[in-house]
Amino acid sequence: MAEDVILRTEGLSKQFMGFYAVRDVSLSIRRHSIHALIGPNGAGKTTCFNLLTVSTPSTAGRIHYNGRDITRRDPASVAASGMVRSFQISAVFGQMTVLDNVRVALQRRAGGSFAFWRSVRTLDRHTPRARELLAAVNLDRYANELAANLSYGRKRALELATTLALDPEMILLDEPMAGLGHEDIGPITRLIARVAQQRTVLMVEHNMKVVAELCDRITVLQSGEILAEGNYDEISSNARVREAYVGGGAHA
Ligand SMILES: Nc1ncnc2c1ncn2[C@@H]1O[C@H](COP(=O)(O)OP(=O)(O)OP(=O)(O)O)[C@@H](O)[C@H]1O
Repeated sequence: MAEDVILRTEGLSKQFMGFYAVRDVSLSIRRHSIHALIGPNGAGKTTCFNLLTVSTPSTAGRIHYNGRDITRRDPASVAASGMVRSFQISAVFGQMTVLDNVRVALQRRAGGSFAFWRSVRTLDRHTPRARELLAAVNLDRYANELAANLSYGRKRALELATTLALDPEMILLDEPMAGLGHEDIGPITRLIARVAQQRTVLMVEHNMKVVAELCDRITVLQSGEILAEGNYDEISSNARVREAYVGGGAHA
């Protein structure tokens, strides 16, 4: 039986002034998997990630999401079709409560703009779902707190809740552990595992312990190209990968 692939690229490339940041990358992301993009510094992970969310236009290659060619679509329409990038699009508004941050995200999904100056009743209809989403990320106790007062780890959980408000089928996470204190890594890892149920997650992540714990499949990039692909055991025992990390300097 053919694999159920949600996101597929063919020969994806990005050149900057003749230099290939990403070169001929053909990826297949299986539906309902957690897939990591890793590689040493400058390997092309961020560029590749930006190509996949179509926030950076590719110079060659195609991207197919759910069988549709999205290569030349705009980022907003890709997000509306269910592929949502977290931790950047979903900014947290510090001077609003935790609950209101999620209610506004739900309002946005319902087709409204950031119309929080409108009738409070418009937002009120989102309260039950907002509370469910806060419970899903263990923030229910902080619903009435100003978002600015949350710890860094809890802000990240709130960002996840505002992403989930868009009801994504696929979530792209750009270094979800970056900047987190040691004590927040475990809780955010478990949170990602939980929100990944019934969804597909693609993440760029430097923390190899987190990758080992969460990810079903790993693609290793080096100098913009795919060096290896497989599960954690296959990747961690691959001699070329080990050499790339020693030569390129890993963060792990
Ligand atoms: N806008 C740009 N203009 C020119 N070169 C770029 C641009 N963006 C990225 N590059 C180059 O492309 C290569 C890949 O960069 P990229 O940021 O994608 O790597 P990365 O794997 O995400 O690195 P890191 O782990 O350090 O974040 C690097 O050599 C980088 O200098």
